[in-house]
Amino acid sequence: MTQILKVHNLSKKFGNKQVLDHVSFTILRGKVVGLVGPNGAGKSTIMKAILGLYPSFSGQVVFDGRSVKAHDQSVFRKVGFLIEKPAIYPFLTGLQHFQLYSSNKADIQEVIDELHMNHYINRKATHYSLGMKQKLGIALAIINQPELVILDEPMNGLDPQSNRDLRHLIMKRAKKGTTFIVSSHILSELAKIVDDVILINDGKVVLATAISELRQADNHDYILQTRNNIEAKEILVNNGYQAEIRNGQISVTLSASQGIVELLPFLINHGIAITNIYHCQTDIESILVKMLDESKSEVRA
Ligand SMILES: Nc1ncnc2c1ncn2[C@@H]1O[C@H](COP(=O)(O)OP(=O)(O)OP(=O)(O)O)[C@@H](O)[C@H]1O
Repeated sequence: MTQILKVHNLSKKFGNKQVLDHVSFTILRGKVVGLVGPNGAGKSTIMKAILGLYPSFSGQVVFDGRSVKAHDQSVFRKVGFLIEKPAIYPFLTGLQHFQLYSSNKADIQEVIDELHMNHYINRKATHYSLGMKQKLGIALAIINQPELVILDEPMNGLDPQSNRDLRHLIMKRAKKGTTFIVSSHILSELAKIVDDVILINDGKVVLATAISELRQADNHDYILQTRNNIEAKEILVNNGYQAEIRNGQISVTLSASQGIVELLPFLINHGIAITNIYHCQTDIESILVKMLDESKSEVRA
């Protein structure tokens, strides 16, 4: 898989405030990448720098092999985006927006169908609800077959069905090779679609990894139920296991050198009667929330 975007040592100040501090990451073609982080972390600033929207920044942004210069919006030809509010003219209908922005008429109807916009597409945008406007903004970012689509908080104002439509649309296009950078605070929705995640806090990259790596890293927790939990926990702790009693059960976190294959005979050899054991797989949303919390407390410390 080839690289479509490289951000290297990107730094940005507003006045004296350092908003981005040597941000570096790379994105591969066809990936859906989640940009997550607390309010004010710098996500939108990164997105705008990629689009060449600032008069100045330091560091390097390379899109599709070409360096993006400050105030150089030539990337717009290959990048679709929705940042902050959708750019909508209230007295044009949805369809007129497509006619205005689209260079390829063929894919207009497809995106209208995919986002279920047919019943209001001929109404003037001034009469649209928040979610309708948001969907029009997403649709406008998707048309013209961009190579990269940048969506800042696209789930804002969307109902559950529209969220599902958006997920399908992103996954379908990513399969065909379109790359997506999506920021959202709705981690449960984001977790359903992203391949990679970049965690930003206080203008720095805290973590950039594949979701599959996160799942693996979080793969070592087991819940144990025994005839005598207190005694079992003591034996585990005294023999180098990380174990604690939670909600009347023993929670065991294995280290990289400890395997479940060794844990089970160990318990049996110590006469511990196991009544139940299961692998505790945390969902990605919880992992991301935990990481965000950890990164926030690191900054506070
Ligand atoms: N034009 C600007 N002038 C001055 N400060 C700005 C400007 N744009 C952003 N900032 C500041 O830069 C920091 C990062 O803002 P940014 O919008 O990138 O955060 P974010 O991670 O997208 O936050 P949110 O999740 O709330 O959208 C914030 O402290 C914000 O106040």
